[in-house]
Amino acid sequence: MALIIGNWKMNGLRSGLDEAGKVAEGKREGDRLVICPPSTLLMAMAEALDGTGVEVGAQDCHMSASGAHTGRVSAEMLKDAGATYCIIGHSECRDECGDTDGLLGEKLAAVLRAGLKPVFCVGESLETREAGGAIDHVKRQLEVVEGEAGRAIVAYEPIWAIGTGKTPSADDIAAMHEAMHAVLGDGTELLYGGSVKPANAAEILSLPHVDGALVGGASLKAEDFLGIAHAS
Ligand SMILES: O=C(CO)COP(=O)(O)O
Repeated sequence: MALIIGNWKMNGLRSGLDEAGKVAEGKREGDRLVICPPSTLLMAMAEALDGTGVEVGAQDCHMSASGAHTGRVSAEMLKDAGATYCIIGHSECRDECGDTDGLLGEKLAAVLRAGLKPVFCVGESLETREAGGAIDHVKRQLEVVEGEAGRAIVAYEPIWAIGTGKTPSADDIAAMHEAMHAVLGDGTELLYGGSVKPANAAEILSLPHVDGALVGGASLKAEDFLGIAHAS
């Protein structure tokens, strides 16, 4: 069964917990669903979803377990709050938080140390795609995660497809996932992310080596999120 992870990004107040409850109500036997809310909602959501089979994840973490890092949250704290997954290397974090490959290696180690499942994001810009360098770019980003391939989930999210309504062609997604699978092997689940919605989910999720989806905007409404899950 496909793994469908919702990344709420910086969206969601306490009232959003109702939406998570609707996801739990609509979950079918065997569905593998994870919601990554903002960290303010993590503990309440983990408690609300306890026993439903819908899991909760975080969107980023600090590499240290604790210490003088004002405003930051450690992987251990996220685990303690009820998270079982943690996204790292999202293009918005690479861009806004200055995540370098070196830093991401430390974050990956932190996530594993805390006993969370890392969802490691990679993806090229439009410029790189148009210059024909997408696969080489992603392969270089994968160097950070290669050593832990069996313990990580990897999400291919082309930057130009995030929140734009645009997606690569099915052939381009399949070619990228084939290349990632060749690097990482059978033990790593590979997700596609970038403008996934109920209408395109069946096609994307049927592609070889696409084991699930990382969903942004369409994860905010339970109906859409479940529509994606049930398209697989
Ligand atoms: O960035 C994403 C998920 O991490 C994708 O976002 P959208 O589904 O809104 O394009």
